[in-house]
Amino acid sequence: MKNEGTQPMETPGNLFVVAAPSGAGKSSLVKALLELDSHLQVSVSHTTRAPRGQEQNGREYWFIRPDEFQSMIDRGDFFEWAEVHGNRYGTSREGIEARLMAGEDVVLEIDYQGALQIKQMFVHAVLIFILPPSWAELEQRLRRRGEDHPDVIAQRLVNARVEVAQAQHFDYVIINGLFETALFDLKTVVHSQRLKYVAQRRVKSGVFAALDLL
Ligand SMILES: Nc1ncnc2c1ncn2[C@@H]1O[C@H](COP(=O)(O)OP(=O)(O)OP(=O)(O)O)[C@@H](O)[C@H]1O
Ligand SMILES: Nc1nc2c(ncn2[C@@H]2O[C@H](COP(=O)(O)O)[C@@H](O)[C@H]2O)c(=O)[nH]1
Repeated sequence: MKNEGTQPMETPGNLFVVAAPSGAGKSSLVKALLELDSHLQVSVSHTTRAPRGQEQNGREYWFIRPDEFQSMIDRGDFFEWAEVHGNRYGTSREGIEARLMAGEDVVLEIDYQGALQIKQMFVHAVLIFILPPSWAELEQRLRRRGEDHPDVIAQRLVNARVEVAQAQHFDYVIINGLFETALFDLKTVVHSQRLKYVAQRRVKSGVFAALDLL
């Protein structure tokens, strides 16, 4: 599932990758972050999963057939893709490449397999893992959301054990207990990365040396 032939890239825009077990609250947090941060854009993934609830094609996902997804893989259209909970999901090049090159910041909401693939291609990508406060709360959130069949929820809870074990490979881990606290933490990570990036660019351009400050 690795995207062969892609060299590590350094882009003017920042790339944030948010992963979590299903139901931990990653989509809710990213949605709230986007409302607060007009410099950040989300990439809409492609999936073979059927729409659920109020989901709309082109908003939450591009919903496509398995054969269409396979054609996109064959054409090399994806930066990364993975099979998750029995369906395929992928981040298209079209979705992010141009925006990052234009200096825009992009956030991806993807699973840990995709996140680790992205880190190999974009060495400066910031990987953020969202944890629920407990297993019981994770199950409650999936049930309260009320959009998945009980069998699907059971499957996702089993997979969550595997996913949570991958948090160690991420740059940041945020516990989504109290929503506002987790959102603050997420904003802080994004803000810190921007400051770091600006500082690095200034050091590279020699501006600090020119000011005789360092
Ligand atoms: N901090 C929180 N406290 C209580 N409920 C929350 C919190 N964060 C999110 N939720 C609720 O938990 C449910 C799952 O959240 P969400 O859909 O954002 O999860 P997700 O990680 O994106 O899941 P998936 O990967 O399946 O899309 C939603 O009903 C959401 O409103
Ligand atoms: N590797 C990728 N994973 C993705 C992508 N888009 C979403 N996802 C992840 O899939 C699961 C299930 O999502 P759901 O919407 O069916 O609940 C979740 O972990 C998503 O983050 C993608 O493009 N690539």
